Amino acid sequence: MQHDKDSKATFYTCSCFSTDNIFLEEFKLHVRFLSEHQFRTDYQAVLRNLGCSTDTEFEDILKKIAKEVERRRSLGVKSAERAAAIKEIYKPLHDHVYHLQESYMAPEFKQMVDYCRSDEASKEGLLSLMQTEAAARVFRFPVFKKVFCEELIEEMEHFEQSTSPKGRPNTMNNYGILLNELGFDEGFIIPLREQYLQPLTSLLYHDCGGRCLDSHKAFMVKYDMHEDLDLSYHYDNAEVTLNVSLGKEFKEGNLYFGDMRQVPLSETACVEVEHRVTEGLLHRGQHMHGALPISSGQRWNLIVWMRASQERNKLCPMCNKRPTLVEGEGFADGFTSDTGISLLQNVSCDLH
Ligand SMILES: O=C(O)CCC(=O)C(=O)O
Ligand SMILES: [Fe+2]
Repeated sequence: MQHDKDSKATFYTCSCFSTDNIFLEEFKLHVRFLSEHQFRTDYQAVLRNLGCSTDTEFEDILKKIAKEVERRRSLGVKSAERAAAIKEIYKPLHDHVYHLQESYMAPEFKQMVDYCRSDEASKEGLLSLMQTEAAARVFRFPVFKKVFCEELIEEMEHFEQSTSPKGRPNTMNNYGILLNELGFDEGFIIPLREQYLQPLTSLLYHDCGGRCLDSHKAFMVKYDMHEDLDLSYHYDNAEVTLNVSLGKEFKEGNLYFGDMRQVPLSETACVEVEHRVTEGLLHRGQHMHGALPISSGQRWNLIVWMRASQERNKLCPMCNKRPTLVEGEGFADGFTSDTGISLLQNVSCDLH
């Protein structure tokens, strides 16, 4: 079932959100934390091999995990509070960038979308209009005009410099910006997803939810010589991802793609994919990827993780199990309860 914004479907997260995929930055390791006992059994030896040699260092890791779990538990409420504060105090620099217009789009993108909306549209026809299949089922094409990319970055910089509270997209991006908190969903990201991206994804990714995308998480990522330089190898909590390079000037910082998350690393060969300003890369969310370090300048990208509840309700990509639903704010993590999945409220997790 597809939910449009008028039907106000309720979206959920999976209970694994407070236990799984906790990223330990200094060890580049994603861990699961159910209890201290389980964590010691599963990771003490692994962490020792990675250089965590003293009890104090191990205790520090436990403290970081406790902090991250607490952050995740209060995330929905804190995010809603920030959105309300931003609405109240933030004065945008460019009001118009919050409202999607066709004049912002590259002509090639509009042409592809028009083709996909037509009765004779086929995947082969669409592929012949696209510039490149940059890696397996990774497609690259112009999305926005340069001037729009510049204005969007200016808006983000203006927001960064404001006193408004800022929510970061995830533990891997320390300098990104969550776009729903700034009010981009209704006027920009929802129409972009529903009217422009879904016609493309329906043809390109019909086997992984591309026909029934019904929610998203959209954010900006930013890399700078004095901040984050790169992004570790990962997959997205999404069925299909759009990643648009907005600028500014930078050197290197290409993306690399491996295989789908189910394929062992030992059997994976990575392909480097160039990403040019104004262009988007469309890929399956669970196609493993990362961003190489920039060597100069500043790199900003718009990331839209698009979700299809019909797909994810069957299997949560983060824990690989049938999801156990926990109520969340807004689009939460894109699960819905239409398949009668059990609801778990007030999930508790043994931290000490
Ligand atoms: O920096 C990039 O281009 C990749 C960002 C990304 O993969 C993500 O945020 O999920
Ligand atoms: Fe990603």
